[in-house]
Amino acid sequence: MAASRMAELALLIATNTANIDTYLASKGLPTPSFDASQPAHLLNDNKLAAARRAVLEATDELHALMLGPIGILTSPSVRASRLHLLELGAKTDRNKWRQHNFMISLQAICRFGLATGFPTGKDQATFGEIASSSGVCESQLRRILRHAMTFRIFCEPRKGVVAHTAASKVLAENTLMREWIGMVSDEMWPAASRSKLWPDGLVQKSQISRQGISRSELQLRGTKIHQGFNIAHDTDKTVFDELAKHPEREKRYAAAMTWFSTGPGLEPTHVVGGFAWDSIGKGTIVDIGGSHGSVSIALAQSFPSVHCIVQDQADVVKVAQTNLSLDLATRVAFMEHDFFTEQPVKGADVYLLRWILHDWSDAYAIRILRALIPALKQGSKIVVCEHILPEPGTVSTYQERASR
Ligand SMILES: C[S@@+](CC[C@H](N)C(=O)[O-])C[C@H]1O[C@@H](n2cnc3c(N)ncnc32)[C@H](O)[C@@H]1O
Repeated sequence: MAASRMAELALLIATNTANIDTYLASKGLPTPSFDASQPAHLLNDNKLAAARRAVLEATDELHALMLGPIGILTSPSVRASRLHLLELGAKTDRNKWRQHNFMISLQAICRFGLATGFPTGKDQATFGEIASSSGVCESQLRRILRHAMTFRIFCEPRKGVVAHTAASKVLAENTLMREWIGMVSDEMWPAASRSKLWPDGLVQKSQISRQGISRSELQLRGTKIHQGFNIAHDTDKTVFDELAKHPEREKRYAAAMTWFSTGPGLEPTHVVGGFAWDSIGKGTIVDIGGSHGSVSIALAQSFPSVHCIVQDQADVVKVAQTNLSLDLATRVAFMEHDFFTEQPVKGADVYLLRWILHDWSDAYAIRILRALIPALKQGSKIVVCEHILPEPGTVSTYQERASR
């Protein structure tokens, strides 16, 4: 039986790593490590260039194979890893860092519907065909898609002809996933790129130049709110207030959350199994900031006696209500409520906060919790569902990176 691509790659990595090892040992040089004593240019020897490139390329491909199509589309580490490949071929420092643009092609694919831009019924299309169906100029489209192809999103089986890879096919077929990528690339990526470390509370003038904050940014964040999001999206509102002003963006955010909840370890089943919900009998659960209700729906399906009230912003609950199946309509209700104001549902058995507090700094989190106090009866529970950061060094760096 012919070796699989995975096995070929593993062999390439093993062979070339051994060659590098032998060469370094023969020169009396140290083996690569992350130690501060490691010489910065240890592997820059021309004699190592071919083996080093082979290892980097093979590990990149194997890594992408292990991620699978969804991992390729969602893993920032895949993109970051490209930096190293470029460094190898870099002639100037400028070349080295051109991977700052890694999200551009993915953003364009979602924004212009390129993954769904093939003529109906065809699984291949020319750049020109996709350009005319998406309304993007052909030369830009070609550049964008060829950039995406370097991440194994689309391929070019013949010059000028575009076909799906597993990753682009997922994008074409999964609407919620497209909403997630669109939301990440349009909302979160620009915000992340503008994030800075701010001193606690208000920025002191003396710290402005040290932190490289421009005058216009300073004017913008002349308010209490000064997150990357405010600068990137030119607003002094919080993320959710800003989204509420733009129903399409708010709807996309909610759809993205629904997709996110399908990821391994993030499914509502963990909430279902993580608390003794049957102990409340016919009681009431208030799902605060419950978005389109994926958690409440899972709870109502698993515990036929409980009643759930999903609270969220006005437009979010409006959309969610219309999508609720009839069989759950008597036990899952949606309610507009701003969680910074007093909780209107008094005496519920559980007030659930899944992935709410993590969006807010402590001062806001305290306000959200305080707003519950007037509603609590003896024995009411507040269930908080959040990712707990591992202690440094207790899990692999790879795992820890995602958490941090
Ligand atoms: C990270 S999402 C979590 C959604 C849901 N709990 C889940 O686990 O999938 C945060 C939610 O809080 C909602 N939200 C933000 N500000 C709010 C406010 N002031 N009052 C009520 N809901 C709010 C958002 O609309 C969004 O649905």
